[in-house]
Amino acid sequence: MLIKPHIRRLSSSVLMLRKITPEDLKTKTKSVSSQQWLSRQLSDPYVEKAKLMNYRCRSAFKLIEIDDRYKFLHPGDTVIDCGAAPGSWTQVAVKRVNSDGDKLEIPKGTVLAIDRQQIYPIKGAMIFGNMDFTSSESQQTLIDSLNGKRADAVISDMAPSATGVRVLDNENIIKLCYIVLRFAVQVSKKNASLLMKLWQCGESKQLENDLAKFYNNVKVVKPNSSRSDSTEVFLLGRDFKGLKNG
Ligand SMILES: C[S@@+](CC[C@H](N)C(=O)[O-])C[C@H]1O[C@@H](n2cnc3c(N)ncnc32)[C@H](O)[C@@H]1O
Repeated sequence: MLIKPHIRRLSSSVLMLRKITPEDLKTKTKSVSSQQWLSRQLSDPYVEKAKLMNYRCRSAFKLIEIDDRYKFLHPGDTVIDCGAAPGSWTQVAVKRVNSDGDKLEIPKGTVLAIDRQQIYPIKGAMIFGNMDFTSSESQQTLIDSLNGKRADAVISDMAPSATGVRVLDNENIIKLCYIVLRFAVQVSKKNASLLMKLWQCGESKQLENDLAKFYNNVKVVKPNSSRSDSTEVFLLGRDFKGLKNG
């Protein structure tokens, strides 16, 4: 039967919106890894909760948990979110620092969000999509956008694309963390915080020690919403010592 192109397009988007059902898991044509992914999505309470609360992904709960515990985001703060797509950390940061100005009685903050992928607009955030954070041009753009202000928090949920070779992947995320640390030191005000994701590996302890050279209080955090079978942890540095000339 001949189907008009617009109807074909509509039916494929309807399919995309359809809820994943246990029946999907039985489909023989799916690869083992996509079946595992589907099964994990179905049984993950944070996926459902994220949908209900309009967060773009389940990662929101990692930042919520960490900030509920350590309270490093405050109304009026300036936050730089690195590796922000699709945007759930940005959504959380906007509310915590009130950068959307929703609450008139408390100070209004600023949130900058950067990712090498596209980020759809979020009210209250300055979006820098399709930009590689590691390039000096991108970092300069962020600094220029601060308009002379310094950051109260730099948060990074960035991870490099996995190669499948664990040693190489660990090396790449550690390198990325050092780039974030160098940037944070450059743009942060005294007493600021830095939160960054890493995969626990041989070099994590050295990174933690190096963080402690710049931050008075350093913690390794594993929120409940971070999957227990993942080596993912977060390093939180609080109370930035500041730079002598900064
Ligand atoms: C786990 S996701 C972040 C999820 C995000 N925190 C959220 O809650 O929506 C990691 C992101 O880091 C980004 N990323 C990795 N390396 C990057 C780089 N060098 N520059 C910019 N973004 C990067 C990826 O494109 C990806 O979107």
